[in-house]
Amino acid sequence: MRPVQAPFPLTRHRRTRASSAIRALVQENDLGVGDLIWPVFVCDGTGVEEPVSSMPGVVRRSVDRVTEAAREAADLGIPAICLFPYTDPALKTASCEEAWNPENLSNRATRAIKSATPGIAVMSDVALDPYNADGHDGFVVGGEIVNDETVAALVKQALSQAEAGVDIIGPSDMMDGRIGAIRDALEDRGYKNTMILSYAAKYASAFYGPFRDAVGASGALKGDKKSYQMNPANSDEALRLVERDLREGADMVMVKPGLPYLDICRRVKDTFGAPTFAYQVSGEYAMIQAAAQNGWIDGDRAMVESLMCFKRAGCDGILTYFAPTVARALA
Ligand SMILES: NCC(=O)CCC(=O)O
Repeated sequence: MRPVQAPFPLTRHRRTRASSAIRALVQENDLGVGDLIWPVFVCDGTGVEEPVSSMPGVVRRSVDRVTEAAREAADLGIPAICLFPYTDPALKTASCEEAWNPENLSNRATRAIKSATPGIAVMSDVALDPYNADGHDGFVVGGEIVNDETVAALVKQALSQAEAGVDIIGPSDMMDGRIGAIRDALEDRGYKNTMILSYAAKYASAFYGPFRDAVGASGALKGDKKSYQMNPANSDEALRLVERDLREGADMVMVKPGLPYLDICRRVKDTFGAPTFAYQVSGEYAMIQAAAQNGWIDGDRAMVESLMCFKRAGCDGILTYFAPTVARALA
């Protein structure tokens, strides 16, 4: 694109910014409730809504409360909800078998939501960290996060989620070869319409801190995730990973975190044209909320602006903890 313009004063850019009517006419991007995926935290118990202190406004919910929240989200027009379990530490082991237990929290919540509100899409998380005594997304053997053995476990986890009725499988683990392995297994078992939204470009980021509190993983993690999550300095590598995951059968791809990585979103969208999502992660959410609580920024405006920026960067949708709040603001 090569914009052409007459010299000043023949062109006055402020003409098209002079009133809200004209600003609306020339607006290039839109944020709608249909762009939102709402990540929620699921915990044990009944009637539980437990605040996450590092994420003001976010709670962990027991399955009954998540089911109610999903119904409310669907009523607001939010198309999808993404489940993250807060696993009882007693169930975290080195072999991570709770990850593919048909009765684990995530699978129970999926079944409850799909039976109460079949219209909302349920997305799941595929990774071993909620179930791993070491807090890593893969098995740890002799200090190494082993790839191929982990992929075999992720396949079992994904199949248990598909069996529970998940619409969108979300592998967030960053092992190599997991998308192809999960896709083959889904096809073999007849889950032909189960989608995969691959966390294709997931960076080893400091912005995940509050999430680890929310799922009780902060204390568990030994070491860091730099041998499988991406180096924040890299951009071309993201394109290679997205291409690989699309070739292995991903329906949609994700960039994570969001706002600090909008350049990656734009490159991914422009290069592949695939459905592209960004995850506005817990640290991004917490920064906006903390500044708003201190009166340093207007939280509602910053929320909408930050989400609009994802659309401007080419994203088709955003995973955001703000989903219900922004849905109400847009209504
Ligand atoms: N696999 C999911 C995450 O790591 C979420 C991170 C965040 O919200 O900070």
